Amino acid sequence: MTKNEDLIIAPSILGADFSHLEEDLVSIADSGAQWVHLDVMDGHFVPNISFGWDLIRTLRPFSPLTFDTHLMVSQPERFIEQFASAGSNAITVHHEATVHLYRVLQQIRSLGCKSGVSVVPSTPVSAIEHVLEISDIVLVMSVNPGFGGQQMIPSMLQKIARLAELRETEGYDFLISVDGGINAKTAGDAVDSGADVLVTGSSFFSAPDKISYVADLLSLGRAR
Ligand SMILES: O=C(CO)[C@@H](O)[C@H](O)COP(=O)(O)O
Ligand SMILES: [Fe+2]
Repeated sequence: MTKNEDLIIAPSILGADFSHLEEDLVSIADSGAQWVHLDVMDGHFVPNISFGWDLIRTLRPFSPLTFDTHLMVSQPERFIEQFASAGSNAITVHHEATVHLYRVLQQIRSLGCKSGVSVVPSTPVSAIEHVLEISDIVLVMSVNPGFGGQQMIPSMLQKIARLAELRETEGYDFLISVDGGINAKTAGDAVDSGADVLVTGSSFFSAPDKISYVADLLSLGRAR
């Protein structure tokens, strides 16, 4: 794909109020965002526990948007079927969480979902070069995973740029997603570096006007 043809905004429900998730899910669709980002944390791969496939299955009927499931889970191959059947459209797993990365990505695709691979800030792009050919999404963590509301690590922009370069030179087709500390101030640099998908949690849910917040992010794609 060509860089940033259509920027995708993916609000993360980790930033939502869990006492009225259904309402918050509707506010994501009403904002003009195209994806819902679902952060699954197991208390082992990351030092936090969020929710599992049952919640995703429960939320599925309340949103027409793409469900973009981000598994921060050790040995994610144990649970791919459950997350696919719960209604995920894309499933992203971490390079650092499995020794069977290529196989897990194949498994995700075989279940009809888009395959995503993610790397934590300390992992270089070279670690995942062998799976780029079977990845529909490459998710660059721009914070250490586990919590919303952190500040973006600026050097992650170079990783985005390297992925965009590899995609161009090697003819790959993946989307580049950036996750962590994305807001109206940081999004521009991420888009300029080559990001196609902007995951945004705390800044989306704290925005007084979600429609203009999303419109402002979307305009960054068009301004290129
Ligand atoms: O995967 C994660 C955190 O591990 C993210 O998806 C966060 O939920 C994004 O939240 P903000 O940094 O935008 O608040
Ligand atoms: Fe995430």
